[in-house]
Amino acid sequence: MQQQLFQQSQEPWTWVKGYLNPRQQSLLLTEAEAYPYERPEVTVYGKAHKIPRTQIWFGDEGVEYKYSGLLVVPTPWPYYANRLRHQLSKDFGFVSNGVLVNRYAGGRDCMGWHADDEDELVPGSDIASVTLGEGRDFVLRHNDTGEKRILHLESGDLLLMHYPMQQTWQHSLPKRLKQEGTRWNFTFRQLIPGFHAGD
Ligand SMILES: O=C(O)CCC(=O)C(=O)O
Ligand SMILES: [Fe+2]
Repeated sequence: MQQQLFQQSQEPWTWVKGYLNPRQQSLLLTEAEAYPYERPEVTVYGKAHKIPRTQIWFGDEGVEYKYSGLLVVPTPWPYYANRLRHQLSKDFGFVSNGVLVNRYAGGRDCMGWHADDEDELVPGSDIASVTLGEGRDFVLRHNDTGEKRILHLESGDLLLMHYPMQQTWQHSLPKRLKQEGTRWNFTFRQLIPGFHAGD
């Protein structure tokens, strides 16, 4: 393995720089450029607005995801996203049944502070995040101490977010107005199938 592992034992994440080689990046990026993204409207504190990025949810049948009160039905897995899911399972024993792809078309697009702690996620499961395209700062903030960490995630990087990171840290992707390039981020997740059946 040529990859460098940046595992700091006290932190619940593992940063694998250059996890995808340039060829893998380019095949996945070409595929990702053609995904039919959507910009859903969400209601936060009673006010409706469009999210500051576009996204699409791929998953196994029945693996629905609720996002800010919005139920998202999965689109079937595209070829290279599915290959990457299997690569993660082979390399790390990391199993997932859905992936949220976020597309940030320049530095105005962003994601606010949150933790991925929804009830439909399998308790104790990890989340695997893979970045393509423009490098951006990914910021973590500890719930109790307020300590901040900035990880500059670049194309091909993998960030394994281990349990219980979502319970102890929040994360965000802040605006970077001077940056113009497009960034894609894939977060592979393990959801409880049929969790929203009957919603
Ligand atoms: O774009 C990123 O790196 C973060 C994405 C994220 O936090 C999410 O999809 O929940
Ligand atoms: Fe997140």
